[in-house]
Amino acid sequence: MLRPLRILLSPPKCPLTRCCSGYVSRMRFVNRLQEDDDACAAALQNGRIFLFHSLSPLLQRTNRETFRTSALTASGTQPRPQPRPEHSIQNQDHNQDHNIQYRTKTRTKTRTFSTELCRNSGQNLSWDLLAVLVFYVSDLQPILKNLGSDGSLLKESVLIGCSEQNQAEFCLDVGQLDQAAVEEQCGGTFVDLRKAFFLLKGAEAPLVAKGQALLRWHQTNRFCSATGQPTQRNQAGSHRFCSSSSTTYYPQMSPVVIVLVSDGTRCLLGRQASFPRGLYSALAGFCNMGETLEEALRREVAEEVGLEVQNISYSSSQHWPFPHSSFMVACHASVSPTHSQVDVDHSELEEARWFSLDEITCALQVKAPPRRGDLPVIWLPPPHAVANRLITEWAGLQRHGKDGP
Ligand SMILES: NC(=O)C1=CN([C@@H]2O[C@H](COP(=O)(O)OP(=O)(O)OC[C@H]3O[C@@H](n4cnc5c(N)ncnc54)[C@H](O)[C@@H]3O)[C@@H](O)[C@H]2O)C=CC1
Repeated sequence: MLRPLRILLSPPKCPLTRCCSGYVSRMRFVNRLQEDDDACAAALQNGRIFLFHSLSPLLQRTNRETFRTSALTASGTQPRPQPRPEHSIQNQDHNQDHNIQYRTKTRTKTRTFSTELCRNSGQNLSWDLLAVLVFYVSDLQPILKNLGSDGSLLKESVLIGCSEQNQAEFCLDVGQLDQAAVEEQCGGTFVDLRKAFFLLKGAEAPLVAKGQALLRWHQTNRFCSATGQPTQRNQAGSHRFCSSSSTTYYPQMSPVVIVLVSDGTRCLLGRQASFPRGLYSALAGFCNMGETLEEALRREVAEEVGLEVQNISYSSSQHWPFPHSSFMVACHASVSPTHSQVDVDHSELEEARWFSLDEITCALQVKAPPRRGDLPVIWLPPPHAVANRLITEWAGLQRHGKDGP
């Protein structure tokens, strides 16, 4: 049965509006787009798109004096909007969203740029801004056309969610187009996610990581592992199907357990030889087939540092895009102070040792990796990483006189 177009284009008003939150209707909307290809294709026409090129997201980097709108023009031939004084971002504006007006050929639009400030490498303490560029499909279509792409490319977008403004959000990899030409037309730069991830605003980083993970999964799962035949994706990109074997494939994450071990007054951190100088993190490892999280956690700590942990408690979790999609489950655990002698397996870790609260407090204050020539300093994974959360939680509990779990 045909549904009215109005319902297809935006999250339906819940019939029980009084008890159904915006969050609930957005989640149901996304769920329906994953189930219904026609609804998803219609939502795409009205949606927002994050662009990638060969899995690198399109970002805009600028400094506080010259923050400028991107070159979004209906024809792609108009000059870019010039920086205007009201677009300048002062120091105190950092970490906020900026509503910026710009003109297309036919109308004035407002686009929200969210920005995160990061320390520049120079000595003058100026700042860089980094923001994800988001396009409305209606703006992107003419740009893609100018770049010689037919309309079929847009259909390769994958659904990643729904904005709080009730617009379906998609990611699209334009790796088949010339990178420099896309950057020029769109007014941004494709930045390797490893470089970009920690410089994006809190809410943007996981969204971009999710988009990249989904795009990567599609690029590496084009064929059925049973029959070798090509698989077909649904419109949302939430699964692929092999009609020869009737197998449905869903995107996968690898479960990883990460644990901060405490002996009551100190916490245990380790570093791999491949880590940058001075970086220490909580112990982590992939779960083996058939293991519970608790079993994986106990095994990893035993293997890596030769300790037996107890009192395991859950903290939080996160999707982690590096090197591929991991599902990180973060826990605290303890050992008795009388059984805290570390015996490092050097095939896994370069070093592991206990850190006092004072050392952790100092390390948490290091906000950027030391630069070449700086004095050696101990630093920790940045706030986007769940390891940082574990360490911060532990430090907070220590300061309030309570140990971890
Ligand atoms: N978000 C965070 O705060 C942190 C995340 N991590 C992540 O945790 C993960 C595990 O950390 P490490 O053990 O230190 O990593 P690792 O990269 O040293 O992996 C250890 C070994 O696990 C095996 N392995 C790789 N992929 C696997 C998979 N999908 N399933 C099973 N085994 C696999 C390989 O033999 C690899 O040598 C890594 O992806 C790392 O990036 C690690 C520390 C902090």
